[in-house]
Amino acid sequence: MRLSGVEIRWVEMPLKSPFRTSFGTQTTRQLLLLRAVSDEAEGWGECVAMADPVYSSEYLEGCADVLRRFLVPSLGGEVDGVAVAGRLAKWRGHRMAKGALEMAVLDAELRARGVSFGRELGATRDRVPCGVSVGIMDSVPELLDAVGGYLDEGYVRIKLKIEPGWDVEPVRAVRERFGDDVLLQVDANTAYTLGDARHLARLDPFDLLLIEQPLDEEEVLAHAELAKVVRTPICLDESITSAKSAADAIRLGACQIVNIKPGRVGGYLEARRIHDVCAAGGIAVWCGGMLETGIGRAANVALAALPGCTLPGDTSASDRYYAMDVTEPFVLDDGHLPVPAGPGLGVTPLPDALDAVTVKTEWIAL
Ligand SMILES: CSCC[C@@H](NC(=O)CCC(=O)O)C(=O)O
Ligand SMILES: [Mg+2]
Repeated sequence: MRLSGVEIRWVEMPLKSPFRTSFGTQTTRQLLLLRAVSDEAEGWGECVAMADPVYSSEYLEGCADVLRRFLVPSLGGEVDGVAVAGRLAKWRGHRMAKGALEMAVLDAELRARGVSFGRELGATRDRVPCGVSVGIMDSVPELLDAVGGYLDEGYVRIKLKIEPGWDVEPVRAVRERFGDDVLLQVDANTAYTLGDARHLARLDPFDLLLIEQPLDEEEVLAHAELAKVVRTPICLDESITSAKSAADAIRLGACQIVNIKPGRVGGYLEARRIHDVCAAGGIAVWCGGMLETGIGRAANVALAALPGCTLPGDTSASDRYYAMDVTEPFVLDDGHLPVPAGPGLGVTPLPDALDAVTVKTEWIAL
């Protein structure tokens, strides 16, 4: 198919409540939505970069710039989803921007072909169990109220954000209040060092599913050292940027589990390759989240339905973060979300809802 151009849409979604991690507090999710217009169909992509380079080196305006000047102009002529990565390979890095563009082209192609994202990626289920990510709170009682609420809503797994000073005590409190059967894990977003190994081992008695990205994203060997001290399985997030980096991390013993985030790794096709590399290595994977709108959420739920995704992902319902989504909301049903079955993403933005959160649009003609 041939693209006539790509629309970049700056979107601002107010969060229902502040979301605090070890690298800061978010009250509004600023993100880019891409609309790829081709001679066969239109497709949507979501760029998960944050407004500031605090989760990774990418940031919203940087993504808009690299899309405008380098990535979109590289997609002239005949193109389809699988061709995008090769066409963009000459531009180094910028995985979130590339992933969003590939997603939009892939969505257009799949809509034209009448194939769902789930079928294209190899989904084996039509609904997926959902976990929820719980931010750092001002007090343990506030945390327990939040966790109780999510368990009442039916979430099958609780993930607690941790940082030095907020780790053992909140985990112990959740275990004491909700018991040993709740699936529980923690995410440090790189907040610790190898010198904290003995302290992190104090989490071992709480039977956590995993400790996510305790150390800096570049500390792959240090994670392997940490795994010799901490009994709880190590899961990597920020460190895993491609199938190659996943294979290396597994071989080095740096992780027993991998959080796959399509935006972080350059798109859903690379995400599937990571899934396949991990499955070959006996490594469990799950689909992470970047507070996506229903656009990215639809694709994430499709990815979460792959056979190697044996742990609940951060694929929460739309109302975890947003009072109103830009698509029909994803609603939790018995702790699960349905995998969209329609062509492409299977969802499209609701024009009025999308306009209400759009702050700017830019058309990039090809
Ligand atoms: C703004 S924090 C985004 C990164 C974080 N994501 C989550 O905690 C899940 C967010 C979600 O539910 O989409 C992670 O490191 O895993
Ligand atoms: Mg994480």
